[in-house]
Amino acid sequence: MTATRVLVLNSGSSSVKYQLLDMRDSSRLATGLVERIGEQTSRVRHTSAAAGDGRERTGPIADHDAALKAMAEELAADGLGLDSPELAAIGHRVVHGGKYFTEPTVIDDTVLSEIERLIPVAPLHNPANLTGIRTAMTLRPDLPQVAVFDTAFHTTMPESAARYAIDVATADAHRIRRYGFHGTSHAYVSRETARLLGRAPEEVNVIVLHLGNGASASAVRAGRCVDTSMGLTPLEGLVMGTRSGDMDPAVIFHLMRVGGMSADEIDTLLNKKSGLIGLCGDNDMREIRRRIDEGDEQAKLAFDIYIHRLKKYIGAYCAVLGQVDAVAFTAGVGENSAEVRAAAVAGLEPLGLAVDAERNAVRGEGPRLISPEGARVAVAVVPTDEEMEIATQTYALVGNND
Ligand SMILES: Nc1ncnc2c1ncn2[C@@H]1O[C@H](COP(=O)(O)OP(=O)(O)O)[C@@H](O)[C@H]1O
Ligand SMILES: CC(=O)OP(=O)(O)O
Ligand SMILES: [Mg+2]
Repeated sequence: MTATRVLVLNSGSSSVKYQLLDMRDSSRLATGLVERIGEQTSRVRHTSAAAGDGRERTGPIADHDAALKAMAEELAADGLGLDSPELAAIGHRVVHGGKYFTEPTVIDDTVLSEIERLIPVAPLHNPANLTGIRTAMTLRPDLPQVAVFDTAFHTTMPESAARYAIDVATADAHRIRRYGFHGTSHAYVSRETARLLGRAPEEVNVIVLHLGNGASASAVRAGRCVDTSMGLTPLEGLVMGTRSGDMDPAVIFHLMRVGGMSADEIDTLLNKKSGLIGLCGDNDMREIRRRIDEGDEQAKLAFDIYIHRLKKYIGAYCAVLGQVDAVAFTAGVGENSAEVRAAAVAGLEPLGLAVDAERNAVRGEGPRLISPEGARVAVAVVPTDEEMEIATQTYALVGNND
């Protein structure tokens, strides 16, 4: 039997998303999410053909190891167990790959120790990614495990965009530079945007706005990333669900010297208690919009700050690219919030950007244009599919491709 299935794991700080795909026809055999890991109210949601409309169960799941075992049980219950000879490989999203992983990589001890070495610059993500890999290795030690790095797509950034303007010797000694993240999504969405326009990726320049809980923008020239908003860590750039994004670095010294806070406390403040949740107490855009509709001033200000930053990046990347063919909105907020899309583009007509209110309001499934007919720059909603992209790259590397 030819093994044609790939299991993809996207392990986040408190959740694990998984998908089992059959690469013969790119069909999804099962998808699932284990969330609120470490709490009493953890939840497993699992969907497959055998599971009909899907199953859900709640109850404590102590850690990522237990989460992956819960996933394995769900798959086995549908006859899709990890012991299947049809499984060709397991693909892992790894958030920080530093400068050197430019391609998907089969994981061995050297790769594991490199991912571990990068924990200080991706403290929310790399530890969870590592646990996912290690548990998967014990579940199927015979299978190739492939790491697909968030940073890989951004390694084409020119030095002028990747370097910070700090002392070169210090930067080099500590490998301080801008790496960028969500690269799998930026790569996939920029390609899909070109397809939507009926053109080859090499023929178009695209600004991709990945607006999820973590959020980042990128400028993609002819299929290659030339700038992105996240930096050494996923903290730089846009206002996010719980992260501050850009600010004067001197805020940190001030909080240390005058506020008496430690480096760890400030790290937690900026990564987990800032962004939308710090500004208004909510990080879910649906809740923020609901509050705005009820006249909540704090939620409105949080939304305005979020949009102001987003608009600045759109303008900046128009300048970086010169010629812009499309702006693509993606991820949870980008795909679902017509209000965010309309507000981010409002007033940018001099740059050739506009949103057609009717098109923007349509809730569709696939990629779609929301700019007016004949617009100079296409504005689009292009759903991301990081799991499919990871599976494709994993299978291309280790699958039976004859
Ligand atoms: N219908 C919706 N309208 C507005 N925002 C939404 C909607 N659905 C989801 N979101 C936003 O998407 C976010 C999650 O996006 P997602 O890309 O899944 O993030 P992540 O992968 O970082 O967990 C939620 O926090 C919420 O703010
Ligand atoms: C890199 C990053 O921010 O990832 P996520 O959006 O999954 O938190
Ligand atoms: Mg995401």
